[in-house]
Amino acid sequence: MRRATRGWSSLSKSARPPSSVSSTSPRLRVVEIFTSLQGEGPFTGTRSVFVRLAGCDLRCPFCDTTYSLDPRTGKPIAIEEIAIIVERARPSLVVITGGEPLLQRRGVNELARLLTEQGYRMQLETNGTLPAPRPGEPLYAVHHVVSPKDVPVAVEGARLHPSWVEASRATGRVWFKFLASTREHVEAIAVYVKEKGIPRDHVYIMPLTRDGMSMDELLKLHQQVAKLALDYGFNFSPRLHLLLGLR
Ligand SMILES: C[S@@+](CC[C@H](N)C(=O)[O-])C[C@H]1O[C@@H](n2cnc3c(N)ncnc32)[C@H](O)[C@@H]1O
Ligand SMILES: Nc1nc2[nH]cc(C(=O)O)c2c(=O)[nH]1
Ligand code: SF4
Ligand SMILES: [Mg+2]
Repeated sequence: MRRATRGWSSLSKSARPPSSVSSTSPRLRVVEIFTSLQGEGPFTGTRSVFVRLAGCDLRCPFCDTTYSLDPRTGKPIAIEEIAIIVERARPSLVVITGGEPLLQRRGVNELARLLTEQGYRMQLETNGTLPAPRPGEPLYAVHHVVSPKDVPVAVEGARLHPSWVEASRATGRVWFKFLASTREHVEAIAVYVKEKGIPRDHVYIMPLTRDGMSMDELLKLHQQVAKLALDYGFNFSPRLHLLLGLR
């Protein structure tokens, strides 16, 4: 069985960058690359390679990946090298996340072009503050899961860019994943979804988890939030990787 990809360090030990990687190849600042099941959103359960990029425009107090927020962290890697790591794992989906991946939009577009040409299905995780991809950008063709941070409790500086709602209607490839732990949260999300005209069938409610929760606490929170999602007529997303002890 293929071993899970654990970062890019294996690349320098077991393979050289391809001769096609020149000093002018676009690079992305990468924090980690790993293989797991997509634990969240519409592709939950899909065997995926995750490419986590450095830097974020927000500082959510609950963020579970604070090690990715500083743009200086991580390592600049040529997109062709990322494609080799992906090729070794042969996933069903490549997930680009962060930090906020759209801060490196040009490089992410180049990676999307390369991986789409190679036949990979891609999905981007974003907080939605930056504009949605426009027709003609390679990123326009990929799937996007937007997790707004101006609701249910507004994070400083967070505002959903309205182009995401338009893109969701235009392409059907944009979903919205809201974090909630209480009925008040889901109530606020319902008002927001209506106000913004977000297509309801593209909305997922996902448990807002805390570091160090026990399995019992996680399961109870999943049960509560799933029930609230049903009550309010929304889809539910688990955080499957947390329930399964995956990364
Ligand atoms: C680390 S973020 C990176 C992508 C982007 N910055 C964003 O916020 O969507 C990846 C996903 O984790 C979610 N997330 C972060 N901290 C969380 C927490 N404590 N509980 C539940 N989801 C969380 C985010 O909402 C987002 O959907
Ligand atoms: N298994 C797993 N699924 C995920 N879906 C979105 C993630 C993210 O951090 O963006 C994530 C993650 O970190 N792990
Ligand atoms: S936007 Fe995403 S990566 Fe940035 S702080 Fe918030 S949850 Fe973390
Ligand atoms: Mg995560």
